[in-house]
Amino acid sequence: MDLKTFCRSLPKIELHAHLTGSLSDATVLRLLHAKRQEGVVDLPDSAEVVLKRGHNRTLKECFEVFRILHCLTDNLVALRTITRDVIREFVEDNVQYLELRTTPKVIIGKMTKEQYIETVLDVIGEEMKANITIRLLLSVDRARGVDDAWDTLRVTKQYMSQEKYKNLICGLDISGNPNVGDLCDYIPVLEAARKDGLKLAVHVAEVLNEKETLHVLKSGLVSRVGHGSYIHHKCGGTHEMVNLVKNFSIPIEICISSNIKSGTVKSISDHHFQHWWKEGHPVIICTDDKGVFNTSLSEEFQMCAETFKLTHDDLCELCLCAVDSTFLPRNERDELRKTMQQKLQHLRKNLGNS
Ligand SMILES: CNc1ncnc2c1ncn2[C@@H]1O[C@H](COP(=O)(O)O)[C@@H](O)[C@H]1O
Ligand SMILES: [Zn+2]
Repeated sequence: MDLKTFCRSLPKIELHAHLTGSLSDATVLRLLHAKRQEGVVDLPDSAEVVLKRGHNRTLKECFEVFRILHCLTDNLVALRTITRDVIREFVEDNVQYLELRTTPKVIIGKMTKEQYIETVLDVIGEEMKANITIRLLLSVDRARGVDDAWDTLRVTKQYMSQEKYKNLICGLDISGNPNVGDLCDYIPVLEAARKDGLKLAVHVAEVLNEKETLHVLKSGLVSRVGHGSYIHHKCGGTHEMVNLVKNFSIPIEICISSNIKSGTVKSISDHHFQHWWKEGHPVIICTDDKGVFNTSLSEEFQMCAETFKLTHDDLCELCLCAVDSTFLPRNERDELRKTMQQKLQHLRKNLGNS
């Protein structure tokens, strides 16, 4: 079995995927078509920017792409479509467990944050009938200010307590342009979210920012670090940061294509994955924005394996260990681990026979 087929066949866990960043070309074309039907005219430019696949984009350009995608997804019908499409594409890529994240938006006359969250949760509920378990993280955009974050937490709590949706929301994410705003301002929101029983996945050190990184890590509130490109002392971070991550046992969500294509990490051979991996620290391979960066979880595994000379056993271990970094309660984690073990065993058997 070649590496590409092996990576596709691996039962995988995706823990860092932004809904809007995950849109495939097919979905974007469908959204453009819907907008054309509505009579919206300046679309060719948007299409060109969004569909410029395979190219590197600076972080600034990525955020311009998000702005356009948000214009295309500014109504509940589109939101339903994209949530369903993205989930099905992850199923297609043999993802067994998905923690999807998205920023609830208010669009006057079109949607409230409540409707946004409810729509996404309804689609998740419907799609879970397929061969996948899905949970939702609500994202706070650091560029929108702390008041908006408090508001998102308020609405999130409302849905966590509803019987129908109770177990589907598992945490809060802080994302958004890392060059805008200051994470330190969000600590009170993070504290409140933890008290409310939410786990926290925070984008930390996607770009170099020593003060912010130290402050957030020292808070002890973070359950998983997104990116963490400038934490390891061999990659522009410090020993103190590494010790904090290790002492608090904070798993790191690794998004290689995102880092390389957006230019936050110089080259794949410089990627911080290798240091954490060698030191046995928990790392999870993730896509971040599979649409914007034209990738898939299988391709991220393949690229990582080729660059860092990972064996089949290493790849299986990465898949299985990801179970421990999920935000599932203990009993559901144990269930998931069992399923993953069975599927991995089956894959190994096939490998032996091929
Ligand atoms: C490339 N690195 C990144 N760094 C920081 N935040 C990112 C990101 N990629 C995506 N997002 C966050 O996710 C939103 C899009 O999905 P949703 O509208 O929430 O579904 C972006 O607007 C940004 O806030
Ligand atoms: Zn991200």
